[in-house]
Order: sequence, then structure tokens, then C-alpha cells
Amino acid sequence: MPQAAPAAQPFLSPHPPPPKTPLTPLQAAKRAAAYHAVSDHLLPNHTYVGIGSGSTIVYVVEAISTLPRSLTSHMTFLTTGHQSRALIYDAGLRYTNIDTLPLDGAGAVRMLDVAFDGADEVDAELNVIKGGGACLFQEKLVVVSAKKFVCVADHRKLSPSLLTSFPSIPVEILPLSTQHVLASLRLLGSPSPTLRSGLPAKAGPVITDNAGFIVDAPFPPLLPSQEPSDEGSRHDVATLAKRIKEIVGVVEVGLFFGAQKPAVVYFGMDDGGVMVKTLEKTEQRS
Ligand SMILES: O=C[C@H](O)[C@H](O)[C@H](O)COP(=O)(O)O
Repeated sequence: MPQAAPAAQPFLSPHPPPPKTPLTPLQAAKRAAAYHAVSDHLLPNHTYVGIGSGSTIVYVVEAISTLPRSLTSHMTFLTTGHQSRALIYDAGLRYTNIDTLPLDGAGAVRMLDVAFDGADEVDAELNVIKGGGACLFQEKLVVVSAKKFVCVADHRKLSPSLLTSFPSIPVEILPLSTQHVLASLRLLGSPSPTLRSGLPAKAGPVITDNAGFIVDAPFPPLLPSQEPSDEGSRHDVATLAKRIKEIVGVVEVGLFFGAQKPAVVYFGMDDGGVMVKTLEKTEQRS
């Protein structure tokens, strides 16, 4: 009778080595979360690994780059924009874009073994806001192409409902549609959607990695339910995401819900510990 292959074991210590330069408590929290996430979810038999964007993902790449090259040389990292590509390049790891990924024999959509990425806000049901750093379209493409989305964040990002602590939903749009999108978002109930400015670094609007613009749309805090529904003027995550996506000119919405949600979120805490949250349970690590 054929033997089942043994389960792959993690191959990185969850405890980071001393940092090369002094870190603020918030940076240390992000770094602790990143090492725990990589230790738990990057496995020796992985081939394709998604890498998101932001300040926390820097520590995910740092954790991966501490591994002996013999353990990662067979891996290809799917990047999500200029920042993550530079991180992977500087770490001496192999990268490619998502459109080069071969389909397997069955034409499977979820070809990546795992995708690591950050978050701007995470609610109790693990719905996520992303795009605070103007990266969301490629992140969503990578997440929906991965068997598992592992989210890495710090303690400020956990909220009972989205738009409690993060002020607005980032929406990537085509430049020509700006006025139409702004007007449509107002009709959906956003009091003051705004085109994100590049100032002071750049005059004019922020230009995304996909040559789009970003509109930031504030709404009242969202209901976390996963099924589309309305409760008075308050939207739930799925309904609002779908309505925004229907606006002509919208490329992608910075709400990750349903099949786009993380399987697990690692929150670096201010006491140096890490909170590991899934839909089923919450665990504290030291
Ligand atoms: O647009 C940026 C991405 O969605 C980031 O993953 C998100 O903003 C979180 O970034 P950070 O890790 O810097 O908090």
C-alpha cells in the first residue's frame, strides 16, 4: 500500500535574530509577526510564493532571506508591484510576475502555495482593507491565485468592523473615469471621496503600479457579514465591495472579503508577543 508523503515541516525559527539597526516598538511588532508567519507557513516543498506590499512585508522578505539559499533556491516569488519586486531582487531571490505562472494540468486557478501580505485594517471576520500604500490590484490578483493568504500586520490594524480605525476604502481607478467614479461613490453614500494626491513627493495624483489613480472613499463602519445585504444606510463588506466594483472605471476595490480573505492573520503586539487569529480561534505567542 502506498505511504502518504510526510507533512512538510517549517524550516525557520519564529524568533528573529537581533536587528541590524535599532527598531521602534512598532517596527519590532511587525517584524515579530512576520517571522512567526513565515515560520508557520513557508514550507520546504513550496514552489510559488506571493509577496505583497507595504512596510510589514519588508520583514517577511527579511525572514525568508535569512534562510540558507539551498532551501529557497527552488522557490519563485510572485511580486505585486515595484516595491515587492525590489525587495525580492535585493534579497537575491527569484521573482516573476503573476502572468508568467503556468497553469497546471487541471487548469487550477490557485497555483501559488501561499501569499504573504499586509493589511490596513482587519475586522473580526478577517475581512481586510488594503491599498493604504496605493497597492491593491496586484495584491488581490496574487491572493486569489494562492492556496492560502497569510496576512501580517501590527496590533493597530485589528478592529471590530472595517472603517473603524482606517478612514476610507482605497479604490484603484482608470484616470479618465475620475469624475464619474467620485460622483458614483457619493451616490453610494460616501460623503467625501477624494482623489489621492501625490504631494509632497509628487505634484498631482498618486499613480499606481498599473498606471491608475487611487480614490479614497470614506463610509460609515461596515457590517462584517459575508453575504450581501443592507442594513439601513450601513453597508456590509461584500455588498459595498460589489457596488463599488460595478462603477465604470473602477479597476479594483481595496476590500478583501469572501474567497479573498486571509486564512490567518498575524498581529505583532506592543508587548513583543504575536496574536495569531483565524476564524476559529485566537492564539497568543511569546
Ligand atoms: O497599499 C498597500 C498595501 O495594501 C499594504 O499591504 C497595506 O497598506 C499595509 O501596509 P503596511 O504593512 O505598511 O501597514
